[in-house]
Amino acid sequence: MTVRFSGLTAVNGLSFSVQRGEVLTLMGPNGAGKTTAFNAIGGFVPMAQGHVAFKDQPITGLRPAQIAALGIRRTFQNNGILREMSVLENVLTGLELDTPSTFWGCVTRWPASDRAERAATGRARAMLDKMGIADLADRPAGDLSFGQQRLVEIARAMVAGAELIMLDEPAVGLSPGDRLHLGESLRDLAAEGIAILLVEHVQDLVMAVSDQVLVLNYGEKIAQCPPGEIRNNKHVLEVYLGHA
Ligand SMILES: Nc1ncnc2c1ncn2[C@@H]1O[C@H](COP(=O)(O)OP(=O)(O)OP(=O)(O)O)[C@@H](O)[C@H]1O
Repeated sequence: MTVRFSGLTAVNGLSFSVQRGEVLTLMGPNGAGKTTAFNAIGGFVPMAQGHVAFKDQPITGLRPAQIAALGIRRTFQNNGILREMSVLENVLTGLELDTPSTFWGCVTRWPASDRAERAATGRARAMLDKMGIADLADRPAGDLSFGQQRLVEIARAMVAGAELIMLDEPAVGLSPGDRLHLGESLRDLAAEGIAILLVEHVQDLVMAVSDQVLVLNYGEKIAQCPPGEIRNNKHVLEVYLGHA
């Protein structure tokens, strides 16, 4: 993929793939093009050149909602939590594409507790359980720690049956304990066959969860290797330390 903004080439001829059960982490200095790559995959920005395929089907040019409906979900760099809503309601927003009435039924507390609404609530609670935060379901999301909020965002991304999730800097502001919990949750999802694309700077999380690390600089791939090899990569040392 190549993505241009006016005169700036933000992503330049980038090519990679991520498999089921794999965690691929995109790294690189600020402005290297990591978020833009996510945006291009999700249909949020158009590509100047290139294509994206999901499960061997081309998805280039589809709208974000169409891409999400296929099973590609993401979280955003800035906290995307709806603070006034409960944790459960936050996760239910992830099902809005599937069951529109359920979302509004839950938010407005209309008494229309039909089967679809119960099924959606069951799915959301099961997802929270999987992330280890089922006991927080009825708490206002704004009361949770940053680490717990990240897990809610991932539950929301996952609840509609995502097969590829893209997480943009999920470890920002997390305590070491929360990072550990996040890492374990990501490895659990990968073990179930979810493909995970991560943008992350936090080294301990990157080293703990990644199968492969891809380093971008000025929109171009300069390295891709297992995390244990990244610190010895000449090109990566040049970018981060100014020398090899
Ligand atoms: N919508 C936009 N319009 C114009 N330029 C943009 C737009 N989005 C990103 N850019 C530019 O594209 C380049 C890549 O930005 P991007 O946000 O993808 O980098 P990044 O690697 O995610 O950086 P960070 O680690 O700071 O989030 C930057 O120079 C940025 O200023």
